[in-house]
Amino acid sequence: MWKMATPQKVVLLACGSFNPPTIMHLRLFEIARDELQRAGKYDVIAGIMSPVSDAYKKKDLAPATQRCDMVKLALKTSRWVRLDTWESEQPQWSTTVKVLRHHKTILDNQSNTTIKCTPSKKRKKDMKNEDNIEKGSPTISNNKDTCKDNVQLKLLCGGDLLESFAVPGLWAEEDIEEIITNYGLVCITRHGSDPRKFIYDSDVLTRLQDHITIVTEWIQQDISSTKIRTALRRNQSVKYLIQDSVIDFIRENGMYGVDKDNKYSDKVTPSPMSDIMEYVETSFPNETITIISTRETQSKTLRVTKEKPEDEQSRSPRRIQTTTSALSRGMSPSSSPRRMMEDNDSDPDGSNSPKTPPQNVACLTDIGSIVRRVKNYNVQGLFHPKKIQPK
Ligand SMILES: Nc1ncnc2c1ncn2[C@@H]1O[C@H](COP(=O)(O)OP(=O)(O)OP(=O)(O)O)[C@@H](O)[C@H]1O
Ligand SMILES: NC(=O)c1ccc[n+]([C@@H]2O[C@H](COP(=O)(O)O)[C@@H](O)[C@H]2O)c1
Repeated sequence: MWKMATPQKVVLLACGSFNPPTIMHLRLFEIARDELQRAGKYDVIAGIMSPVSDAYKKKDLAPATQRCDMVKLALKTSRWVRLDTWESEQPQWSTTVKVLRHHKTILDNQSNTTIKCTPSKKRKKDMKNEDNIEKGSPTISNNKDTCKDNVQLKLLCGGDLLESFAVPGLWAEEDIEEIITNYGLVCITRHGSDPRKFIYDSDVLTRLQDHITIVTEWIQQDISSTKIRTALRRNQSVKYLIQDSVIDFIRENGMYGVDKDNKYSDKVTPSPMSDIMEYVETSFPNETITIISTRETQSKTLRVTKEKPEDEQSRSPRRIQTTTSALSRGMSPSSSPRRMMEDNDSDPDGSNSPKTPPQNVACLTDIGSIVRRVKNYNVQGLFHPKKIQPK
């Protein structure tokens, strides 16, 4: 009778900055495992995330300890992927082939002993409480098997990493050969990359293509750590793009330009203009207010101008005029913020309008705070925190 061959046990290793880890970093493992196990040829028993060390010196790279902490938090909901800190603890940057060799040695050393694949009691309990876990799937937690010998280690990456093989001086050719031939590559398609075409275009990769598994991700998410850092810096929501626990960690540690005290950063997507409008409508019921918000990539300026009402008619209904020029590069940074009370500080109807001369306040990264300070103040300045002495 025909008997199916025992599936090859595989451990997947993903190297990267994870600065911070995104849901796509976690998805890579799930996508790869599905594909490898689909035909019954492989049994993916574990995944390893290995953050690069500080010596990598990539722009805006957060300290390895923090990146490891974030990866650990992110992986709390995974039954089979774990963090490994060895690479991140190295004083020198380790080439990827070196990291693979390290983990392969460990796996081989364990080949005669029995590796305990099942999670610890505590871990099992933790996992029971986690709602995000798919139940009954063939994971190592309910797999009484042990990770015996002959475990294959494969490098897991996104299409962009594969394409970086062509960047002059970045990868040694012998490293590429060793990675692909001795270990094997599982590459997940990524927005903007075309790994199949890339392999076709390369004689070396075409020769080695039997060792490369390209997996098309049909539910593509154009998420990158860079985009996450950009959003955080701008106090935009990153909820559902990275784990809540990671968001909390980032905020608690004031990473990536996030204001520690900013209560808004992950809870809601701030809507600066609607926040301002709401504040203005309630606080300046009898005024005509013009709000001009200009945003630029480097500097963002918020201007609030109070105009004197022309007559009673013009107050009802109130005219609130807004102009938003999002990221308008052409806007001169010198289009300096205006005083709130431009021409006439008098307050004929004794309304909420300011009675004291406008003051300068430091602009905060939190637009909500700015909104709360609009009244009676001249709001001006760049969005990165900068002390402006009150006049
Ligand atoms: N959205 C994604 N789709 C597919 N692969 C991804 C995606 N995001 C990251 N990866 C892969 O994850 C691995 C680790 O990536 P890395 O930590 O450099 O993330 P990144 O988002 O590309 O970072 P950065 O934006 O800081 O350059 C790489 O192999 C990369 O190709
Ligand atoms: N020659 C090499 O081994 C080599 C070159 C470039 C990047 N890498 C690795 O690729 C991973 C992702 O790097 P980037 O975040 O720069 O895309 C990192 O773990 C890095 O160490 C390895």
